[in-house]
Amino acid sequence: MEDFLLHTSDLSVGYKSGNTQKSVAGPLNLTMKAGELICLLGPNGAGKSTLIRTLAGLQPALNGIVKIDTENVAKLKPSQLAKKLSLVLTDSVKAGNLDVFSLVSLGRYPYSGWLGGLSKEDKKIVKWAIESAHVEMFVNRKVSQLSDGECQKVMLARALAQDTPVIILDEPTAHLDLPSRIELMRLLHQLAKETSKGILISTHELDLALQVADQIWLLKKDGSVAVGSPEELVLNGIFESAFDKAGVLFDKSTGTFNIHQNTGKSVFLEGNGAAAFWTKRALLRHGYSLTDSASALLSAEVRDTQEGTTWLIKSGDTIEKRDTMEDFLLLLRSR
Ligand SMILES: Nc1ncnc2c1ncn2[C@@H]1O[C@H](COP(=O)(O)OP(=O)(O)OP(=O)(O)O)[C@@H](O)[C@H]1O
Repeated sequence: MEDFLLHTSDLSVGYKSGNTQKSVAGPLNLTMKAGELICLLGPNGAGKSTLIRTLAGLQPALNGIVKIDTENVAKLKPSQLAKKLSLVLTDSVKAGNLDVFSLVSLGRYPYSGWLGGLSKEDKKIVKWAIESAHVEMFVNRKVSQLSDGECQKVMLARALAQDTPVIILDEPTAHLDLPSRIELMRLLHQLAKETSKGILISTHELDLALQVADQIWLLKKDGSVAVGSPEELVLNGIFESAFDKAGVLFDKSTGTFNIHQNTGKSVFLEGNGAAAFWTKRALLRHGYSLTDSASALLSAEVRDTQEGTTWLIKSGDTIEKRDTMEDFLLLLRSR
C-alpha cells in the first residue's frame, strides 16, 4: 500500500438526507501513484464532482475509506489534510482585490498560518510555483483583471505552492480555448513527471485525456468505474460504450468521435499524407464511411505530385481525374 499516494477501498460516494441515502458511484477501489496524471472521465451526472469532493474530504463517503499515504482522509484535521492534498475547483477564483503573488502565497498558509509571514523557504517555493505554472508575466496584476485561462493557471500555481503530494483539479479546462486547453494539459503532464506528485483532473476533454493521461478512471452511468491506460480502454471497447449515444460513434482507428450521420455508402481510399487525411475527413463529413476493402463499390485515390494534388475515382478499368477536392466530391456523389 505504501507505494500509493492515494487509494480508496470499497469507497461509495453520494448524498445523505435524513434517513435516505443516494449512492452515486461505488464501490470504488482506486489507486494513484507518484508521478501519475490521472484523468477522471464520465458522462454528465456520472459522479465525477461528487467523487472529487469526497476524495478531497469536502463531503463524507457513504462507505469505505480514502487514504493519502497511510492516513485516512476522514480522520485528518483540515490543517493536516492541507499538507497532503490541494484542490482546485472550477469557478473557485473569488479572489477579489488580491494580486497574483498574494494569491499564490496563500498556498503556503498550511505551513505559515494565516498571520505568519513567508519564510525564506516559503518564498522559494512560491517563486518555483509561479515559474512552474508559467504565470510570471502577470505576477503583479490583480486576480480580478485576469482572463479565465490566466486565472486557471494562477490557481494551479497556488496549488503548487501548497506543495502537497496530491493535487486534484475539477474541470480545469472548462473555460479555456483549444490552445490553452492543450497547453494546460501538457503542463499538468509535465508537472506530474517532474515533481513526482500525483495529479487527478476531471475533464470532458476526451481526446486530450487519451493523449496525456497515464491512467484513466472512467466513471460509468451505473456507478462503476473502469480503470486503465487510455489505449487499453479504447481497444477493449469500454471507452466507446461509456459514451455510447445514438448517432455518436467512436472511431478506434483515429481516436475521435464521429459527429456525422452515415449515408450507408463506403469508400476505399488510397493515398498518404495531408491531402489524403483531409480527404478522409471530408468524406466522413459528407456521410461516407471508409473501408479497407479494395472491393468497395466506390474506390478512389489521392495522389500528390509536383504539379499538385489530384483525386482519382476508379470503377473497373475507368479512371476519372479531378483537380480539386470539391470536384472530386461532386463526382463521387453522382456515383
Ligand atoms: N447536493 C446534491 N444532493 C443530491 N444529489 C446531488 C447533489 N449534487 C449532485 N447530485 C447528483 O449526483 C449525481 C452526480 O453528480 P456530479 O455533479 O457528481 O456528476 P458529474 O459527473 O460531475 O457531472 P457533470 O459532468 O455534469 O459535471 C447527479 O445525479 C446529480 O444530480
